[in-house]
Amino acid sequence: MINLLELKHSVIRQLSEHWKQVDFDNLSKDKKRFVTYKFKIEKTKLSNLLGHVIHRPLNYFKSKDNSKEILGIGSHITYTKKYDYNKLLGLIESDNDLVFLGAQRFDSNTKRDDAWSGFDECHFTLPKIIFETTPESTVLKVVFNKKSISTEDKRSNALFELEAYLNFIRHEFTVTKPREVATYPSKDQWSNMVDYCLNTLSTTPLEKVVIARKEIVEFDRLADPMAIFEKNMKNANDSYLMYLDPGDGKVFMSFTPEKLFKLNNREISLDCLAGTRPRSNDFEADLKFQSELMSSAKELNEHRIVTREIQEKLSNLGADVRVENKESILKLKFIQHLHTHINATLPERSNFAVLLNTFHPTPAVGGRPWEMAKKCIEQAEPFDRGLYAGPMGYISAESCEFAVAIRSALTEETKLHLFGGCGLVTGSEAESEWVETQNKMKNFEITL
Ligand SMILES: C=C(O[C@H]1C=CC=C(C(=O)O)[C@@H]1O)C(=O)O
Repeated sequence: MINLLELKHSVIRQLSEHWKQVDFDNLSKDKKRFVTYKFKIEKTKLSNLLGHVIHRPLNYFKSKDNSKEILGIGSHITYTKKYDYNKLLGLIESDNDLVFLGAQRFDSNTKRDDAWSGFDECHFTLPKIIFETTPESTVLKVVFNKKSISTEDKRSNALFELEAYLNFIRHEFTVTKPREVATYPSKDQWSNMVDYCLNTLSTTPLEKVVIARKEIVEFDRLADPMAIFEKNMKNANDSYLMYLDPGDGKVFMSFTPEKLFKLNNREISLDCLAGTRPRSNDFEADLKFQSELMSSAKELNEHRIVTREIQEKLSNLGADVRVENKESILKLKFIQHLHTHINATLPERSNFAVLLNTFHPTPAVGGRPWEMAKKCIEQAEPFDRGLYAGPMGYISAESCEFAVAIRSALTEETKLHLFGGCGLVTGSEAESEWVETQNKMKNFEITL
């Protein structure tokens, strides 16, 4: 583990030396609002650093292929409304060093409940301190608002603040015991929800709808989100790891295996993930689940609705589409999925706002056609999804990547809300979908 005390002293020393030579009048002339100082540091696994960060807001992102980890501390700006995406783009495009981290609600318009108070339409933060690890290196970026370092007095305050941000102490874990686990809706209500959806599927042009339920774990004291995250990240090696702590009590985290999209110049890649069976420790039984998945007409239909829609949307954008790993099996710790990976070249540069608007929600979490599925979800689901199943990721000038925030949880005081959804098509059954959502929520070990 990197020596954090040494790191802090070295950064402060280098900055104060550097500033002695800077012409600040000149610096204030260029149009950029921020100035970023970069320090190449010893290569560090940022998931190990996470539990040492004292300051909030705290944002963390690890890509599923392990090619990028980003840890953001503090906030210069946090955008909470989608109409601010243009401002966010303006900043990113005028300054290559900036990175925003965050998430967007599954749906802006649907009912909101208290569990999600404090989170608005979206939550994208430009951190003050950014650690970024790639296969090559770890870079620490310190971002200052230029106004905050324009005079000598301001600079010494800025260094003082920076020193506080670079203080790290190992988080002290609270041992909590789950007192009670409530399922919401109840199993009976779930059957009614599924019946309602199946009826809509059979009497309207709706092809597929994804409905969700939650489990609310009540602990004997305040839930410790960092402890829950650290415990569970070990179960999700080949998944995204994402942690969003705005600093006012609630924390949202996701261990999703599902990429929404990754954009690099004109190259885009996307996951189609739908169709589920459990895993088994017994090799033969596990293989049996796998071949069931590969041959079930219902699961293939559920999966192909997603693949078809994503391909259609890419074609509408004029993209050159390449389907890779067509209908392979993605094996996770407790479940396995049908998985298709799509790569495409867009005809021109695009941006995160356009792509979120185009691809979210895919029929892996929404349904098809979406407008009908949306009405069905609104009627059937008795709670607010909030950030569950919404897009979550990072945005920079060079690239952006969003995952679909399933296999996710929200901590709220003594409660942990766990979410699990499943795709319904003609032929789905309430009981097996209940068990499937149960298996999806197993991802979270709640005994700390
Ligand atoms: C909606 C969820 O999973 C989606 C992703 C993969 C497989 C799914 C399925 O088989 O139903 C779901 O579409 C969830 O985990 O909450």
